[in-house]
Amino acid sequence: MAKILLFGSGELGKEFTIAAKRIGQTVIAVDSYPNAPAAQLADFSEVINMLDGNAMDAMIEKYKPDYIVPEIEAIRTERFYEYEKQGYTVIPSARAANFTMNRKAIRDLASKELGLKTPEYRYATSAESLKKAVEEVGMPCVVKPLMSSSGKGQSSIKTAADIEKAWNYSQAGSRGDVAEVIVEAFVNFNYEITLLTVTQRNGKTLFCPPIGHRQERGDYMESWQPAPMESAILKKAQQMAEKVTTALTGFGIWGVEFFMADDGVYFSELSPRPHDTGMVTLAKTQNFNEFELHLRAILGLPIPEITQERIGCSAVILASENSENPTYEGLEIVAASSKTDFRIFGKPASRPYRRMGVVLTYDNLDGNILEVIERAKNLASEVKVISG
Ligand SMILES: Nc1ncnc2c1ncn2[C@@H]1O[C@H](COP(=O)(O)OP(=O)(O)OP(=O)(O)O)[C@@H](O)[C@H]1O
Ligand SMILES: NCC(=O)N[C@@H]1O[C@H](COP(=O)([O-])[O-])[C@@H](O)[C@H]1O
Ligand SMILES: [Mg+2]
Repeated sequence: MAKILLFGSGELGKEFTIAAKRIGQTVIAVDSYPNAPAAQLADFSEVINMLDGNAMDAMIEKYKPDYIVPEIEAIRTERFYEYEKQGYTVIPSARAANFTMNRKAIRDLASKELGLKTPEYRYATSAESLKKAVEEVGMPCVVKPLMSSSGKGQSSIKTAADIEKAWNYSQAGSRGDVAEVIVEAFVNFNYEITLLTVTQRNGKTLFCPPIGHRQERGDYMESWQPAPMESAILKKAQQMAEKVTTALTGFGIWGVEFFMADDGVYFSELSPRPHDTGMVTLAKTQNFNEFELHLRAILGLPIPEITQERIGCSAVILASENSENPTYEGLEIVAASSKTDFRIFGKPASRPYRRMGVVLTYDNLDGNILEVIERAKNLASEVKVISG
């Protein structure tokens, strides 16, 4: 049985660990704080500073894993190249993990090398250079730290008065140790999707039905599957996803994010791992959820096909305050609803806007997706995270 080492052990790692344990694999869960969601279930768990390459090396030496699986972006991914040289397998690949942790690397690859349509963008390293960058891309625009996720440090600039604020906010929200930001022209899209894409050792790329989602503060609020869309537009997105995942190389599931606008399909970014919006697949919308697909692709187990089994939605349960050992009110209301399920991640502490769980709703394939979304949203708002 394989030894799988997770760098990052949040909600995505937890569901991945469940999938791995179900088929008898060994999991080592590493994160920067004790008792992280996946650490509660893994065979072994470790707490390290995830940006400390030497601490990462120590984990690799101690466990000698068959697969190194990054679960968050903010890791010293440069080290992954060295692990590959030593004969370790990094998922999807050292190159993929390294390029996607940094918005600059992945954006330049997608836009300049692969010629994919992306929002207009510039980089800035100070409040002063941000001003110039904003002039060049125009307003409104979006500012994001090069190393961050789930909207951390992200804000919009609508007038020149917002520039200084956006710079300061980006510096407070950056997850890594890089001060630079990307400034993107705001794309007035009609809708956005995540296209879960699976690359396999046999060379065949598989796609999940598209996932629609709605974001607030750069973080997802609800995601649903399938996202209603024209098949020609979906085909275009699939071609773009295949292009970028092929260029990054490796095996596993990827969450490829697109903006669908009147003037075409924009590639935004991608995760070289299960995607938060893909938690909708926990509503059994597919024959295999995104974590099971990641695992099969990692282990080189065949995936005969990916089929849509029902329609579904996930809606996030967010905390509103700082607390230790949070507890939950309103779960009876969720549990009493038919065609509904939920997950509580078991994070040991809450903070404002921290994602603590999800409500999952579903219906038969001939059901109404708008009704399923509305139900998830309403039920998630019934759940309150309270100080334990
Ligand atoms: N250039 C843009 N134009 C319009 N909306 C944008 C733009 N960039 C980001 N957004 C909005 O903000 C959301 C989050 O942006 P992005 O995916 O780049 O951030 P993130 O921090 O990497 O999030 P995650 O890690 O959760 O995917 C997008 O899904 C989209 O709704
Ligand atoms: N968009 C990326 C994403 O959703 N990542 C997921 O959130 C966790 C961090 O949560 P935290 O910030 O609450 O610790 C990560 O470990 C991963 O599971
Ligand atoms: Mg995103």
